[in-house]
Amino acid sequence: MSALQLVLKQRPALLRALCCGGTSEPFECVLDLLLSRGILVWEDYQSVQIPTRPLTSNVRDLLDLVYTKGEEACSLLLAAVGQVLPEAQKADLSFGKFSSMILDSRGPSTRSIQTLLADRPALVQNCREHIDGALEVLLETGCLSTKDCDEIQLPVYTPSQQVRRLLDQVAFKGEHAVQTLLQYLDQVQVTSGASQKKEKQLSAECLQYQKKLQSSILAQSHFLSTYGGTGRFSLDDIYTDGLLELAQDCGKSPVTLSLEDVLGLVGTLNEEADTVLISGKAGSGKSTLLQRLHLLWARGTFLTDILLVFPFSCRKLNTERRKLSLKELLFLHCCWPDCGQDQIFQFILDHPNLVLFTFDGLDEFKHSFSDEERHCCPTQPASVHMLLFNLLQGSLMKGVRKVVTSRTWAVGPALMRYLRKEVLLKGFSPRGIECFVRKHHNDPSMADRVLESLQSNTALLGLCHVPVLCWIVSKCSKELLDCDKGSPQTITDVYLMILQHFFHRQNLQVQGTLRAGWLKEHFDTVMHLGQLALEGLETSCYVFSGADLQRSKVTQKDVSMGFLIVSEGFTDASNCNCYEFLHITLQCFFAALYIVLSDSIDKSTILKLFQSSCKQESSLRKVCLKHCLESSLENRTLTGETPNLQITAKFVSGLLSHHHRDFLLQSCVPQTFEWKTKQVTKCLSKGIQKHFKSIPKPVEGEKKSMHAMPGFMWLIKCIYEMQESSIAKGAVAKLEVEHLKLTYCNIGPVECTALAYVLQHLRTPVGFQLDYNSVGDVGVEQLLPCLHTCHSLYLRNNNISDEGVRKIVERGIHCDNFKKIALFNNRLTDVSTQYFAHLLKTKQNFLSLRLGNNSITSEGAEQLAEGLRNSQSLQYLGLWGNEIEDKGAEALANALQDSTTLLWLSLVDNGVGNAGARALAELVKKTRTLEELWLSKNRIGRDGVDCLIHALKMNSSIKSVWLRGNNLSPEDVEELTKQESRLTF
Ligand SMILES: Nc1ncnc2c1ncn2[C@@H]1O[C@H](COP(=O)(O)OP(=O)(O)OP(=O)(O)O)[C@@H](O)[C@H]1O
Repeated sequence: MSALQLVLKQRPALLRALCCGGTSEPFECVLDLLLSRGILVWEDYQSVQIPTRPLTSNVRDLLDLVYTKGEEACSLLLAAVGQVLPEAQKADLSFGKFSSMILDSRGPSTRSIQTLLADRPALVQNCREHIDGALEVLLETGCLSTKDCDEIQLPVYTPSQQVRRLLDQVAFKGEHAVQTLLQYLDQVQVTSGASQKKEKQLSAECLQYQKKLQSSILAQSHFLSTYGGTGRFSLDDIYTDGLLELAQDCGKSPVTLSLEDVLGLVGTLNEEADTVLISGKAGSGKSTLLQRLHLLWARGTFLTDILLVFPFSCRKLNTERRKLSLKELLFLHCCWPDCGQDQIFQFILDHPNLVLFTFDGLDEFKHSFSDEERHCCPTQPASVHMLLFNLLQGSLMKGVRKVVTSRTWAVGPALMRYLRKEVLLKGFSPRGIECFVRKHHNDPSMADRVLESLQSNTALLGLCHVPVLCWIVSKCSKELLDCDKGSPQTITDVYLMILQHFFHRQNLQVQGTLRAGWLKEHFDTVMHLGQLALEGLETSCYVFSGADLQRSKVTQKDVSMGFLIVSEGFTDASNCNCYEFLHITLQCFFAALYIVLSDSIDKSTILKLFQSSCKQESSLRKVCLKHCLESSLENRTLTGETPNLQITAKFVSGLLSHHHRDFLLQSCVPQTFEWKTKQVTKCLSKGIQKHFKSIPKPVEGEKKSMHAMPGFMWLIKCIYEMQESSIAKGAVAKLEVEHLKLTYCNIGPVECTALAYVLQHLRTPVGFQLDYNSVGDVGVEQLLPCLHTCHSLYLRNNNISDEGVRKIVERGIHCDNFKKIALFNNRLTDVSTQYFAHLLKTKQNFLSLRLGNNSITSEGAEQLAEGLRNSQSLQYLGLWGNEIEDKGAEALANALQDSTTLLWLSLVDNGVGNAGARALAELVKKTRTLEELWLSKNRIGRDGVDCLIHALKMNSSIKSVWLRGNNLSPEDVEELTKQESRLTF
């Protein structure tokens, strides 16, 4: 194949390869080589290297330009790309015979400017360490102004980029400037031989450092903290893939990602940015995913194009109070090089595309992100938050790839602007749950029993989509199997189970059994850990020193219970171990226990906790206000991370539920317990009412609709944790809306359970819009208790399969109010249509069925037709984007001929041809109700349309027939439009 053909054919792959590193370095190196070979002249270069444009636009222009220059230019482009890109990045490309072309320079030239171009690649490489000197000389000789020099040295540029700017600027100034520069470089003897020797030496040092970094990361990422003490499982043994999706809607069904895609091109929103955010709920597995990424890189099996990975924990960065330079940050916090620190650091600065930084738990970082203070200099010390924020923005070390994890909602719009993309970690899929439980239990029969127990308790199964809860449930399999059927139901139940499990383990060692009054028996431990946990949450502190432990009276015995683990990489002032809770949600649980059980707690604590949790934005005002609780100012709220305060408040609600009352009353004063319960009830009722009051009045002619604000789902979940139906009833008793909109709210099965618990008490039925969430089949089952209060159910993009449909239909046929369903973009097949046919036959008030973008074929359409024949109510039928073809269209058209209710029918994009159109024309002749018929994007030709026109002459109800994108010539369209004005092409 010729070079021209190779470039044309591989245009998308070339574009991807030159842009996917997130840095313009490879592209600029290719430009250097093409300039040096004279393929590009100076004007060409300026037209394709426009720094203010996205990299992709520049690359596209280069490909166009080179293509127009012909075969030789294309062959040199291929050779240059082959020379510049690392192996992994060019794996998809074929270079033909051009891979072996040697790209040397054009040889000596009489004019300095030509030398500058011909030697450009070598100059870029060799001049990096002499920029300061060169600028000084050029300034002294008047070749460059101070402004020119400042622009060249902008810290956002890497040293290589600075040299290129210098070369461009000097070429622009003319022959004299070029001569001055070349003479200076000659003087400092920047010979390519010497420089290459240095590079070799450098790589040896870097490789040695890489080895050290890899072995340190291997050691750190081998075990999960939740399994740390047991030594039973390595990450390899237990790691189970979670569901990863792009956070932003790309108009299609949610894109499921693999670990590789996190740093790949897919889903890129901002090509100039280098930071990828992985967000998810508490315990959804963000840290674990990062740990997996580190482990695989350290083994050399993943991200092989990355030479150095620097893993940071925001929890650890919180403890850094000094001002640090970037170099100190990297080497002190990650791994110290044994030799050649300066050279290694220089290498990092020069090769940002070979480096990855990861930051785990940005939500735990004490400072909220701000881009107001710029810090661009890699050698100048600055506070940790300045370094972190400037790294994330790309003003410091542009081109280094960054992966950040954070809880959902904790990242504000200020940071969003600097994100390359956001990836959502949605926890385990149903298969993931099974896989995890099997990995956790060596004994397959035990795994079977746990899974069986989960199947019989779908609320608990729903909870297990969150990996940390799946871990607890698996760990507490004995307690779970000993429980009565139906229990546990709430997250609080699950956490009480893990408490019981740990104390049980301890008692077994001491006396063999755990008595019913286990909480009373371990009351002191619970209170000590509870105080430590609460004080930590108030100050966003998750790592505790010996002094912190002492202040909360935590004893060695308390530590030995296993809820606290040694924090890796931390020591306190006296060089002793620091501790953290097994998982942060466990810290929240202990804090909640302390709030509920303590007699001495400030009376306003509960109020403050709920007020702070309501304030979503308070996570943006992170200030250390430990004194807040002690303050006498009444209107102060609790500080700390809003997500963690919300989790704590949820646990407080759960602990104060009737369900746990008798058990907890063994360990606290009844009056205070009652008082606290009343207070929480009041907070929740007030909170939800305030929420409803904020619903704007409907625009005239529109339904009264409520779009859930942040905090709504949290309130609903607190009410569910309390398991008090009177609160649920009271909460929605006065709600008068016709439509409840909860799109893009990250709603999974857990949230569905809570929603149904509350919404089943609605007095008037609502339209319930849950589009673009992760409801799934398990979530659908959880929603069933509120189906009777729902007139319309919108579940677009929710990963629902035929099994979910079976459940909805089974319940739906008994719910009088239930009249509409929209299931666009799910995983439905022809199996679903059997269920819908049954629904249509049985439920004679059902109005609307929208099943677009699923996998329904002609067989499914035939089954649906059976139901339609018997329906005396259906008005809207949407099958856009399925595969029903002519046979399916014929079946539907026949079945609908006698319908006296159908108003709207869409068969867009279904492969329908003339035969289908002929059958639909018969429907058009007979129907007296149909108003709109959508047939765009099919294969209907002239014959089919003629039939439709003929039928329309006998029909007065139809207002429009849409036929865009069918098999018609422009002449046909022109003529047919004249014949029938109701046709739209
Ligand atoms: N992919 C996974 N495979 C196996 N176990 C997992 C996985 N993800 C999470 N877990 C289990 O859940 C626990 C909590 O996960 P992790 O700490 O990664 O969650 P997180 O999303 O970082 O939570 P947070 O936001 O609260 O910090 C892990 O310690 C582990 O026991």
